[in-house]
Amino acid sequence: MTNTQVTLIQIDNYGPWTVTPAPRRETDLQTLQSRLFADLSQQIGAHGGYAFFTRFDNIIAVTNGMDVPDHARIQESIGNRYPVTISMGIGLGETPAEALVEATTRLQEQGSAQDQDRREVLLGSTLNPTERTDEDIQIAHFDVIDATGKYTDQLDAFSTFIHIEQGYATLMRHLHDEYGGLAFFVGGDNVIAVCPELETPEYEAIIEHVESTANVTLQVGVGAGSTAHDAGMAAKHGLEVCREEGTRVEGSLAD
Ligand SMILES: Nc1nc2c(ncn2[C@@H]2O[C@H](COP(=O)(O)OP(=O)(O)OP(=O)(O)O)[C@@H](O)[C@H]2O)c(=O)[nH]1
Repeated sequence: MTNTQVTLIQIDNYGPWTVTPAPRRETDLQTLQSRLFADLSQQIGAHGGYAFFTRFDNIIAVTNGMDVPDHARIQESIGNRYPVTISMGIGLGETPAEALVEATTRLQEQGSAQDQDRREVLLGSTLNPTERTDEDIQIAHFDVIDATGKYTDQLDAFSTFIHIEQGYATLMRHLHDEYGGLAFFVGGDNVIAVCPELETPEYEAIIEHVESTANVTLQVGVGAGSTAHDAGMAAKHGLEVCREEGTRVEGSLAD
């Protein structure tokens, strides 16, 4: 059984801030958002967690191994260095989707994302260190087979982008709705998914669904661990085996 700890990070009252006292330059907003994501990725990564940029004003992180004071230090540091503050809701669940629902509810109960008075909320409970196991997180690292040869070197860049995004859109919805997994585009042709405990036939069915729906062919490396980093590294090694052996699903799986 997986036991994923998910943190939802939300920029406080960001919508109004982007237009106060007048609309701010778009490139400044893009710079702020990408720097904030880089900062959170580095700080959460230093604890073995993974952060995903998602919508930039809402960032989703897998934070197994981090306690509430670890979160508080990051929140304080962002508040000291940026013109915006962040709120954090932490959730636990048997599936990553369930954990995210709990994390989201923690913030929503304190008020709207655009509530002037809801600032630097930090709520939720973290995993008991004595109950952590090497199976707490399962990460699936998906990659489009030969994206360079089929798309990048053949089509114009926007047509390639549409193919990759269509594959991602199909995968993210299917994994979430059918299995309670959370899939995130991480660049190039790569998608990293935080999954419940799935096995080879399920990954084969997922790949088949994306191929028949979006005409994009995927391979996947799967790894388990007590932190996102450990599970994610094992998944990357699984993907290397796919590339070497020409297989579609590899990694720490039951069969
Ligand atoms: N975030 C992230 N991006 C990656 C990773 N590996 C590759 N990429 C991205 O994916 C792009 C394509 O690289 P590959 O996936 O190795 O190329 P490919 O042509 O699909 O070849 P195969 O994966 O071997 O089928 C690169 O330009 C990177 O942008 C990874 O581990 N993480």
